[in-house]
Amino acid sequence: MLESTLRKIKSVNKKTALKSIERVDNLVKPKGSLGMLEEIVVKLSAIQNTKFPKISNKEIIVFASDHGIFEEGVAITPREVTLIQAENMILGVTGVCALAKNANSKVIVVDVGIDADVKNNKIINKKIRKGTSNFTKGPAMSREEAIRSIEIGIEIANSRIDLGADILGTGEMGIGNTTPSSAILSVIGGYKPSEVTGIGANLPLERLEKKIDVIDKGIKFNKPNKNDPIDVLSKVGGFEIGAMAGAMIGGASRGVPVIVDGFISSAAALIAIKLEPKVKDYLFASHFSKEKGAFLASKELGLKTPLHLDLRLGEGTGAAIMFSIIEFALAMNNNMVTFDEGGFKL
Ligand SMILES: O=C(O)c1ccc[n+]([C@@H]2O[C@H](COP(=O)([O-])O)[C@@H](O)[C@H]2O)c1
Ligand SMILES: Cc1cc2nc[nH]c2cc1C
Repeated sequence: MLESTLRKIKSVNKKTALKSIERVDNLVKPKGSLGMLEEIVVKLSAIQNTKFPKISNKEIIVFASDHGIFEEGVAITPREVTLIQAENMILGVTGVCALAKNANSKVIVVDVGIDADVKNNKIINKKIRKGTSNFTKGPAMSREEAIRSIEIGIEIANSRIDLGADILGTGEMGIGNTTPSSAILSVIGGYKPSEVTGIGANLPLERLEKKIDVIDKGIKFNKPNKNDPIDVLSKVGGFEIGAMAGAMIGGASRGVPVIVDGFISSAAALIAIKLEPKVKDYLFASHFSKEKGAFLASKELGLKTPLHLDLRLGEGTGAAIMFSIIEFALAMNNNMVTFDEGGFKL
């Protein structure tokens, strides 16, 4: 299923992009003066194959999962917070829910590996198992589980698109997940763990060295092949990271734009793009996360991050804000006139 979905991803329409550039350049303003709003319209025009793209149904998919690597002391938050926050998402009281409400976006929550028997039936149950394995002692998951995690993301994206979603945001909840994210970036980008590892959700600085050592040990022990993204995901990744990569692939295969959120979502995007480079043309990055590795993650992805707000929560919070920015870009395109339409020339 993963292979056939990857094959379905079409190139975006370059001719329409050129027509959109022509229109945006001719709006009554100095060329380029609305900056990234202009670039957003052009990218969305190429995706939707129209000079007048639109979005109506915004959804953020939050994938929640736990991590075996947690037992190495790489995070300070109790592990139970993954479940508690997944339940809080259903109550609508988390950071992402608050921002999504303001952006008129839905939030859905998917359990791909929470380490508990989840009772709340509004959390979609796609549990692979109760958390990954500790990747200093073996692979985080089997190759089959890695593929399954991506396929879950594809399935969920497809079902949301079938129900009318026309833009998706990727969110996550997983205590410990900055560790596999740093490991993925270290392997795929060829960086030292010390260059891409930060404090996540407020790990005390004196424990950072240990977190870096754990990542280093895990990579040396498992020897992931940087040219095989499934191998990287299975050896040092996480279930929610695979599922987010799947949601990006699923969105792209249906011609639907997907927002890359923070650091963890960026690690997922690296996997998705490595599986099929065309996915990138369907992705919008939201913010520049304050997490240490974000700069190099962003460099590897080659996507602009319009929002510099010092965010480092994850959950899909940046995606919620980005929905509004995209709507502002569309307002520019829909409500401004061109010099021709305005009846004057410069
Ligand atoms: O998105 C980000 O850039 C980001 C940066 C730091 C932390 N987080 C969130 O915090 C959790 C991971 O942090 P940690 O320290 O437990 O690895 C996880 O639930 C993420 O949603 C998210
Ligand atoms: C409360 C809390 C909420 C979170 N959301 C994402 N990561 C988180 C970490 C903590 C600690």
